[in-house]
Amino acid sequence: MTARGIRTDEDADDLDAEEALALVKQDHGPAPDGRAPASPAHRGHRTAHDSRAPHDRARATSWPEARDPRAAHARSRATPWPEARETAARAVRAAARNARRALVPVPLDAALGLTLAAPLTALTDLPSFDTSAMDGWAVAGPGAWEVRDAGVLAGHAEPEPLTDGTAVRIATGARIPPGTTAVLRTEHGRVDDRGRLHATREVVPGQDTRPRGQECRSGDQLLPVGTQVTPAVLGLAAAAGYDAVTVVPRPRADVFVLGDELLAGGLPRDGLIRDALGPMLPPWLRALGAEVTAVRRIGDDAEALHRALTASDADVVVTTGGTAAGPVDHVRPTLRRIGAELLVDGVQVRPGHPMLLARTKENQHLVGLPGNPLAAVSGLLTLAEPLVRILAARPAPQPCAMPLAEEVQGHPHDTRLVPVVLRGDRAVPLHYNGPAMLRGIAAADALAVVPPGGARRGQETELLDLPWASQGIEVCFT
Ligand SMILES: Nc1nc2c(c(=O)[nH]1)N[C@H]1C(S)=C(S)[C@@H](COP(=O)(O)OP(=O)(O)OC[C@H]3O[C@@H](n4cnc5c(N)ncnc54)[C@H](O)[C@@H]3O)O[C@H]1N2
Ligand code: MOO
Repeated sequence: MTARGIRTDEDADDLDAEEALALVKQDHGPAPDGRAPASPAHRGHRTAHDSRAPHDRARATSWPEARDPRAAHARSRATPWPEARETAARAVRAAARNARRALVPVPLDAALGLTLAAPLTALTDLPSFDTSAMDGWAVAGPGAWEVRDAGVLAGHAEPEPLTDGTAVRIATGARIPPGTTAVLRTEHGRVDDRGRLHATREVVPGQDTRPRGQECRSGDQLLPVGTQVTPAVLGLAAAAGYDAVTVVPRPRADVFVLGDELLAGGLPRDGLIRDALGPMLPPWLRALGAEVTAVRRIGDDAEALHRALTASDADVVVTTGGTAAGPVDHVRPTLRRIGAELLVDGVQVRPGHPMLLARTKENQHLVGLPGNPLAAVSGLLTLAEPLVRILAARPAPQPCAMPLAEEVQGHPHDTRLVPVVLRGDRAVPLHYNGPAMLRGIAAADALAVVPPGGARRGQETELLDLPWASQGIEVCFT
């Protein structure tokens, strides 16, 4: 079966399907693998086939893997993309409920970003005493007033009562003396030569005072279970008397980076490449709500993977690489060896289709991310995001869709995730969206979810949030 609107062309068969997709956006830019554009001399040697615009070449591709019976078999096991996300969420719902029974309070300075597991109930009245809202004088009865010598500052013990016709200097936040009928702001009062205070405008009883309990009474519910702890929530909790709040702990995630070809520093050399996932995944997982408890480079060593996996007591294990069927792709064999239950065995999504999800222990799940870096991002957002979100009891992101600024070529059977930037009310697909490339996603505001068959220019398309995209997807909701 070929893609809708894709012309079969024998020349194009040797063009890898993913490569073809990357070419779609390369009309005038560099080659899809990030190389510089071909030199004019090179261009001069184009064949008749090459002379077609890259866009046309992509359209002419016949998705050779789509006709391969092995590919068809793998596809029959693979889970459709929306279902894969639901499976990941469902897999940990029970675990998340059980974990919430053993909650412990977390000090305020460690609670940012977590989710309240108990309602935030006021431990005190707020304000907890009648207080002045302004710098000025506390006055009793109608003026003019005799002004007492000693003033009242915030933090002082309860001041002496006022009797009608008397006043006392008072600071914002100070306790107002019993008998106070109003506070007169500094700029609305004048003290004459004999020390008597006169109001320069009408005084309304109760003005500029904050009565005890104005904001809440002790025992009032301030915030419900499920509230995200923001800086403002930390402030409210402190004001309401809390030193610690009861929250859902971050799920613990171990990251195992597989591959003998990976370098931890310096320039690529001798067939070795830099590990792009070791630096990228831990902060991304933290942004999704996890606590990253270990990041280990394991190489292509099946025994080492087995040891690491059986020793891990994390809630979520994330592996990178080794998901395909190559000679050193050890993830699936190791899962079989430990008797893990494969919940998602490939997903109908590009890039990233070899991704997997397994239950490895009673309360442990493993997300196997493909090694190609953008494929790993796809796996992270498809499987790890719902898993971590449910375990961390975070709310589901608001669905967001925007029209595409340009047509996006689709895969015949699979969903595509394509990095986009948001410009005005349009999502603009980015170049460099090949599975091995991070250049597009690094510049992106979101990932567009392109359904099988593709999406037309102007078609409303679902967007996946990137946790740091402050200028990005939020525009959907403003
Ligand atoms: N015969 C087949 N081969 C492949 C298929 C297939 O269906 N049949 N699928 C391809 C697809 S799609 C992907 S994606 C990859 C998945 O491969 P693995 O998960 O087994 O990953 P590796 O083979 O270990 O690596 C793939 C690629 O990514 C590079 N890589 C790996 N880890 C990192 C890292 N941490 N940082 C940067 N780059 C990394 C690695 O060097 C390879 O180039 O399989 C295809 N093959
Ligand atoms: O090409 Mo692979 O789809 O997962 O990156």
